[in-house]
Amino acid sequence: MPSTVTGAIASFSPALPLAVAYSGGADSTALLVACARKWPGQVRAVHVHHGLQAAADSFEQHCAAACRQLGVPLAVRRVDARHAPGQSPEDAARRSRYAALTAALQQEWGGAVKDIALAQHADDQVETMLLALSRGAGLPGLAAMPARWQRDGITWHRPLLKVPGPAIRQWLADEKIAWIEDPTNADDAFTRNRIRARLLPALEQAFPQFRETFARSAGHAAQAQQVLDEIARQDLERTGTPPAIKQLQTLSTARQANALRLWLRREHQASASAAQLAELLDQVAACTTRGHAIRIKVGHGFVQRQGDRLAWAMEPSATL
Ligand SMILES: Nc1ncnc2c1ncn2[C@@H]1O[C@H](COP(=O)(O)OP(=O)(O)OP(=O)(O)O)[C@@H](O)[C@H]1O
Repeated sequence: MPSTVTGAIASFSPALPLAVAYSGGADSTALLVACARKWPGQVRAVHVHHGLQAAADSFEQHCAAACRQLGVPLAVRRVDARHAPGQSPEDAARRSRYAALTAALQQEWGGAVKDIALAQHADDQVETMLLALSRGAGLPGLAAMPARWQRDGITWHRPLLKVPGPAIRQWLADEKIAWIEDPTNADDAFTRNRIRARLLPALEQAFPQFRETFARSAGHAAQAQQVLDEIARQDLERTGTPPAIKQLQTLSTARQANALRLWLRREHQASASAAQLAELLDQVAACTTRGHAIRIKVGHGFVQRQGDRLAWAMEPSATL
């Protein structure tokens, strides 16, 4: 994937027609225009109206006008991205945006659009890794964002993932293309914005190649995580699901942790904190008598002992 907008789009080959997730911001504007030029009549845009900011209506109007000019059909989806207690507002907005984009592809244009492109770029990838490090994330966090993946019958693409953020803005300026600046991008209350405003300039100075080297590390982490997932799948075949406690105990502690993480994620969309997982592993190790009970909070539910096995139960009031 080359490091210019034109180079990246030249080597991008999704199935057509293609949808572009279009916020109206710089990056998705560049992506939409470049794709619309490459595939006239074959590109659609989806804008998610978040309703979070008073400015959301004007974002939608801008997107509608820009799409009319480009001759690109636009679908607008409204979401209520209020976050649940304990959930970060950014996370809630991201989840509801992905759900809305999925619904748009399934319901608009007769279901003919199966591929969608997002406009995250190389700086976003570095920010994602630094954000993961700042939260003490494991390999899945450090693996950051994949360039391509499939879910719900849709293929998602990030064709600009190797293009530096400043190169995108330069391209827009050279091409005299307008975009809207989201005022929340300058809000220092968000960790991501602090990373962008303070850390990235320092990295640029100290390590001019930081985008490439961080991307290589993300690739290594993603590959290592793939191996761990393969081992976890094999181990879960042996323990069964939900996992049998005796079978789990035959594995090393690190493999137990790896298998339990995959079980919780794959079957219950639950992720255990480091402390919850450590407690669960201690309890599994101590579980040597019939009467030993286990009940540990994990994510939005509990892991408990049920006979010879672990079982997961959702908290009665929890929603995903
Ligand atoms: N409201 C939205 N509607 C449709 N797609 C969106 C919206 N917000 C973000 N996206 C898509 O998700 C990608 C990542 O979103 P993120 O919030 O990280 O970036 P962004 O700063 O909004 O990007 P951009 O510069 O394109 O506005 C965007 O590049 C865009 O493709």
